Amino acid sequence: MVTTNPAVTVRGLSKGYSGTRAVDGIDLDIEQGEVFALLGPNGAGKTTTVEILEGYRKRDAGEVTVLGQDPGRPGQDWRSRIGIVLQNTGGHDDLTVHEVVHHFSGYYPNAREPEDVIAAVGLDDKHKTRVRHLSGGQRRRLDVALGILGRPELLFLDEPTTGFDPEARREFWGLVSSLADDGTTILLTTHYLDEAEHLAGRVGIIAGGRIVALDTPAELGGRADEQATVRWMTPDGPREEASAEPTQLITELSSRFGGEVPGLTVSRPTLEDVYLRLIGESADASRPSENLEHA
Ligand SMILES: Nc1ncnc2c1ncn2[C@@H]1O[C@H](COP(=O)(O)OP(=O)(O)OP(=O)(O)O)[C@@H](O)[C@H]1O
Repeated sequence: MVTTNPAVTVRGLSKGYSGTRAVDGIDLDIEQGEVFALLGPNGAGKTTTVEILEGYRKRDAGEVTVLGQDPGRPGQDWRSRIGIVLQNTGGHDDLTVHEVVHHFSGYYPNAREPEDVIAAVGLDDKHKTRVRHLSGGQRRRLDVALGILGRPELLFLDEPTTGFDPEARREFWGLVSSLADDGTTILLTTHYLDEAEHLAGRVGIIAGGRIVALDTPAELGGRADEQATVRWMTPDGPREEASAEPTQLITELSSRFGGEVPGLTVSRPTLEDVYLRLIGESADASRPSENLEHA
């Protein structure tokens, strides 16, 4: 059997800022070639965690390896093996898209063809446009272009599609999927649950600096076992019923209606429903109980 080392291993990672425990004992493995999404509310500790993995922040405690090395003390070629798309990047305002991408390609030993990268992020018709004249979404695409230019083995995408229109998001998802198909490991943070569901093989939910759930999008928080809600119309108005066996219920309804069931829909909890429940439970658990408060 061929075994490969995980692209990322994290054990007992902690980081505090004066008075704030931003990351509080995180354990995590990300396998090579995996697309992993880190989700969580504002201030949960995602960026702190990711920036420690990227080697941009020091940790207080814990063990971390990224592509086999400690990002706090990386070897010479380590940085060229990772690609980073940060939340907010700026600069290069007076350069054209063509100039920026060609310039940065010179930094990498085995860079992708700049023209291919510009095309891949959908900026083909913006070659001669100065960065200052790009829209917000187009700037984000340029950030992504710079992130993948060096053929990274591991790509960090921090809220990559903020500001994208729906069509651009779909195109971007296609680009991420093709990078993943080529074997690139991807760590994604996002507030878009549909994005995580579409792209990620596994998602980790972080709240209050801890991982509160970690699974495939389909299985997260017991989602696969939750009941379906069947809704239909009757002459007296809409009806709904939760069922673990919706097919059975629909068959019964169909024979009751003698064929087509009016207004029939079947839905299961969305990833967003499950996410909100898990975040709510985590907030409840960290609140001091009434009894303790009055003890
Ligand atoms: N440089 C800093 N100095 C002090 N506190 C910080 C610093 N960076 C982050 N924090 C605090 O650490 C906690 C975690 O922040 P972090 O940026 O990691 O969250 P996040 O999950 O990335 O949030 P968002 O979704 O808003 O980007 C927050 O309470 C934040 O205020």
